[in-house]
Amino acid sequence: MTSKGPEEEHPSVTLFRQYLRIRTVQPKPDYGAAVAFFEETARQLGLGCQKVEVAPGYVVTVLTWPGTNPTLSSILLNSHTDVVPVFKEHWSHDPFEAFKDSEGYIYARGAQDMKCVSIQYLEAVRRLKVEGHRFPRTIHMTFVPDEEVGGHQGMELFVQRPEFHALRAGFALDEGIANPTDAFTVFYSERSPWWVRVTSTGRPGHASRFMEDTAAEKLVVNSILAFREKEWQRLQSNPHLKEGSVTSVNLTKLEGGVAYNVIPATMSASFDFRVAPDVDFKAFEEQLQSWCQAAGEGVTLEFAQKWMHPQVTPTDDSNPWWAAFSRVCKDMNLTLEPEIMPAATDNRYIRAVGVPALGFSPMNRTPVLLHDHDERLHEAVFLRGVDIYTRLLPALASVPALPSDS
Ligand code: MET
Ligand SMILES: [Zn+2]
Ligand SMILES: [Zn+2]
Repeated sequence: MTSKGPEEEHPSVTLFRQYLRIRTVQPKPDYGAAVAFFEETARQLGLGCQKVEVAPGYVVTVLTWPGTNPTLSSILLNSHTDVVPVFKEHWSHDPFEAFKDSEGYIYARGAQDMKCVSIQYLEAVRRLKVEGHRFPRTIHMTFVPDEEVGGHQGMELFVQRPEFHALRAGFALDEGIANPTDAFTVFYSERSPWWVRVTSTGRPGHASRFMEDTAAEKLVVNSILAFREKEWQRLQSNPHLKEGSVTSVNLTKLEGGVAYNVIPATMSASFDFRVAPDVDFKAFEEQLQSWCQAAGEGVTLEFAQKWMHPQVTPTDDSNPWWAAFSRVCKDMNLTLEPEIMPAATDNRYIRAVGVPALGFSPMNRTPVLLHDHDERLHEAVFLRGVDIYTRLLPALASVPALPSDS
């Protein structure tokens, strides 16, 4: 369904485009405007609205639709409000204009990651409320800052607060990734981000010389890139493995040096590892340390990020939340592809405090454009996502009492 003028546009699409125009772009997101947007939406929908300032200027907005049975745990629908920066010159349209082309594609930073999901939650709740439904379990929607820079001033703090525990979340949904095929990807675990900086010190001197023991040669780049190649080959050679099942690493920063002809005394290399959940984390860290030791004297490593608590949410009928989720998808004839999230999301914080969670952004037949130029989503795919949540929420919010509820 394509609409030409604003007068024909579906109101859910109009709201989506309004939200896309709020510049919550790192590194200086306009969080105030986003919070005001959700407060106003809560007022229109008749939802409770709570603002929790987890750090100065970092507010988590919680919109609540109370259930009929307050003894039951709640459903948590989480989404982050920040988006990653853009390289504007590579975009066909202004990334904060939410331009819609004649075919119905909406171009904007956040169109896939993950402003679509925030509005889909709200629009599904709106529809269900308008139709007069009530469900046993309370539904909370949390809109959190800071995910794109690690969640340290967002979900990581929020899950430790009494306001989070007061939500009594029994199950959570957070973001997933688009799927170019007819299927929908759903994520039941995540790789753990380890951001590692290797610093080496060595002999300085004239760069015309065959100096031994230089900082550059001890940066461990070769060992780490050889490991990268091994994991890549493992992924390539086994059709059953998905990207999230192997450990990835990329060299993302090199620092040091002052001049072409001066060998520097110190250099550093930064690596973004994403460690698969089945890896022995202790052994893996020892492997990193042993590469440093093998490189020679004066090589150290430090962690800018080191997630140590990977959790897996079961995807079988022993998990009543999975049973409800997958039953709806089956009833709607949606094909699900359960995977491990290759990147990191706020779901890792949610799972780590014991709440089972799935990562799901209902976008099929959609190229994966998160963090990319010309990030876009077709309005029909967006609206289909609202339909999907409109079916998922009643099922999840009606899961009968569980032992964990008492
Ligand atoms: N979601 C972003 C990523 O996966 C930021 C998370 S912090 C590791 O890179
Ligand atoms: Zn995201
Ligand atoms: Zn992202």
